[in-house]
Amino acid sequence: MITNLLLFGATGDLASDLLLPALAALRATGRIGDDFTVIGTARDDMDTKAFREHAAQSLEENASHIPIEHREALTQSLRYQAGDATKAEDVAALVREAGDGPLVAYLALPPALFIPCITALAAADLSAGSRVALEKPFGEDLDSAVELNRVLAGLLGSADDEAAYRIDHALGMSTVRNLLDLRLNDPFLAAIWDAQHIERVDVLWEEDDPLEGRAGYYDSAGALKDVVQNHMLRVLAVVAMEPPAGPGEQEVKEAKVDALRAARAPQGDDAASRTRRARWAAGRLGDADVPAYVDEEGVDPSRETETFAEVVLEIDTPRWRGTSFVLRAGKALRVRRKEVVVHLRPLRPDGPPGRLDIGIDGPTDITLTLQGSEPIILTGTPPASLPPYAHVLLDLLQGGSALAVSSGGAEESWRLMEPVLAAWSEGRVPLVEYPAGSDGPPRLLG
Ligand SMILES: O=C1O[C@H](COP(=O)(O)O)[C@@H](O)[C@H](O)[C@H]1O
Repeated sequence: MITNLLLFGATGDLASDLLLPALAALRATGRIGDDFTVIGTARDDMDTKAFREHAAQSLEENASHIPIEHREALTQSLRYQAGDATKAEDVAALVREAGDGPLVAYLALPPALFIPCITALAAADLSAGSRVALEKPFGEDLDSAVELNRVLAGLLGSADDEAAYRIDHALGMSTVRNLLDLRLNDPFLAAIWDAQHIERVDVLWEEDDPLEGRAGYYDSAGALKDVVQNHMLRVLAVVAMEPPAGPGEQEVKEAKVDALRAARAPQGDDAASRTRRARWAAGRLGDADVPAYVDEEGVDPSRETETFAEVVLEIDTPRWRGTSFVLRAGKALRVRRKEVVVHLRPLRPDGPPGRLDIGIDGPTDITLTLQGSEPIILTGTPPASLPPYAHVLLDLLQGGSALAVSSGGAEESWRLMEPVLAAWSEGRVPLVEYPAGSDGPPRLLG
């Protein structure tokens, strides 16, 4: 277990909203103890005392459910040293400050700083066993993802993916972890998991929140790059992978990358009927009026950024030829739901279809609708668990990679989405509108 965390971007939103609460949850459940230390760093000129106060405030806002004594225990383990993440001398001083032994350098930084920071870390003589963690986006396109992977593998001087840990919190979500176990172990699922039994799989990432002041980032990303190209493809890979060649993490990772490699996105003119892009217009969410996306502060309407994306994929393997996989994501929608919906083929052409709803991150885990004379609905609820980020951080600190995105996964995700992005930028798919608070544009299938 690595007990030293060097947190770059320690005063930013990612650290405040997600990482510190996840660490507090690990502390509260005894997964990390008194020997765990964090050195926070950023350009902000502050000292350890001020950083601890800032962290305590963030935890109060974002993790008030965690008992105060555990939050305080975490804040006492924090230190702060100002520095420039891209300057070799600053980074070397931070690594010295962290002391001997392996550390995790967590890059909660804008992606443009990844390569300079990794380069500075490589020159800082990290102890063997150290790891570098980074968040999506892993590159801006396939070429830059390949370059980032090359830099990570080369400069850390380690075998691929041992030292680099690409974070995707979707992989820490309870049902995504559970789904992986179901895929590996459950005979019922194994028996029906193919195109003969499954007509269509929907992966839904529907959010009811509008932008929440994130135009600076979101307006240059859009729904496809924000969640489809990463979180949703992670989920798709778990759903669609072949049984891995063995039980190890490496075999599972290879099975997931192979599933993405076999996936085909619509290209050229096909994109018009097999993809959809849309943005929300003024509407109502609950009791509140919501202005149109283009009227959100910081949005440039001429960019035509989509707040909704839908893509139909095929997977070119004997198992899946004939099944459609639909990825559908949007913001400012009527309800929030993240789900995998498996549509089973009916037994007769006029028979009722069965259905398996797998909630990715909701209160209800899995709902199976069986078609008797009356449909029978079987529902399971998940046990209380750590937040997704805490699972991912634990895997990272323990030296695992089961919840990490592999280098191949990062590249395949861009390969798959580039034709869609190209078709959209060539104007082959019109940008349509949907009212905020609605269910979004009509579905492409079903
Ligand atoms: O990475 C992101 O994910 C969130 C949705 O995930 P959640 O676990 O916070 O519900 C999304 O709102 C955001 O735009 C995206 O950048």
